[in-house]
Amino acid sequence: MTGPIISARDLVKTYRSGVRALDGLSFDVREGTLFGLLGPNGAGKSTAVRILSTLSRPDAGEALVAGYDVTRTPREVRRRIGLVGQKLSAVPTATVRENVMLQGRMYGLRSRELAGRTDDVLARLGLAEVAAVQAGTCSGGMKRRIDIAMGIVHRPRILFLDEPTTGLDPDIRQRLWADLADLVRRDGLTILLTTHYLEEADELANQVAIIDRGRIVTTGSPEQLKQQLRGDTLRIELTRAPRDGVVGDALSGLGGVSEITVDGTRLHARADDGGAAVPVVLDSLARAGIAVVSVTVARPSLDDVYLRHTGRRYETASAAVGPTIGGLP
Ligand SMILES: Nc1ncnc2c1ncn2[C@@H]1O[C@H](COP(=O)(O)OP(=O)(O)OP(=O)(O)O)[C@@H](O)[C@H]1O
Repeated sequence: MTGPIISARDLVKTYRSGVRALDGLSFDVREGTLFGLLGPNGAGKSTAVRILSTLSRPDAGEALVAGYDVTRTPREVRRRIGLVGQKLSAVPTATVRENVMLQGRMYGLRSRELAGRTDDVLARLGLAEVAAVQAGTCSGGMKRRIDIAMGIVHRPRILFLDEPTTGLDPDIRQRLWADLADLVRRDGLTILLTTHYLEEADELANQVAIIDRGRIVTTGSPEQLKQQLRGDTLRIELTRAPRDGVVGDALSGLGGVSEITVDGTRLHARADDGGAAVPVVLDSLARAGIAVVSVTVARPSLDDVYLRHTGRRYETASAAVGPTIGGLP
């Protein structure tokens, strides 16, 4: 298709509790890409996925998925998508193969086609060897793979994955990334993945949209987003948390240094030229009686992109919504 394969326009969703989870959410996804919807817990990612996969209706706005309107033609949408939610969905007492076949049958696959397609997806996701094993006895990483196999057995054009790697060990996460990238590259699948991991969006997604409080604050490839921020990032660890305003006062007059934030003992700033700024910044801090443990000069990260567009550090925004973010790298 020539236009975007997913198009969300001004989606609004307020829950009965009064929480406005989506507040005019708009974005487009190109076919055959891996699109990362990145945001801290509570930003509205799951709500967006639930609406796009027809599990929930928006209060306002519209969305087209594979050319079909999600509220007017939900059946057409459902036939063309796969969905892997946050909760594991495999039946624990059935074997891995039975789980995938059951799902395929629900989508109308039969006999030889069903068996062939099941074998294909099990092989693609590295599950062939455990095909006869009960799903409930598999590791966390395997269970995620079983869910993904179940999500693609009917050959959907689009796969929605809601935080697929949360809680997985880093090496298992990396393997899953490789498999997801492969599904996009080799099979032409479009994947919309939600994540609260900055590095996941950075390394895996062709296109990232940063969601904050139910709205997209910026979108582009990870490289484009980072290139919009010129210069370097200074990360300075202080010996103790300074009093409010002291750091700002010390550094405010320095040319080429901006976006100064202090979070406990961590000081972040942007510098037009990081190398040149370090001695000047350290001197100014020393004059103000602020002792420094370490200094790092780095290229901008998605964390810096988030700060630029929301005025808050990503980690701070994540910590503010609860303890489930504990696994953030
Ligand atoms: N069924 C519901 N009833 C009331 N409030 C809800 C419901 N589902 C989500 N919310 C609230 O809506 C906001 C957005 O939640 P949502 O789950 O979409 O965010 P998220 O970015 O996916 O975060 P998470 O990763 O924690 O799921 C949050 O404040 C959440 O508490």
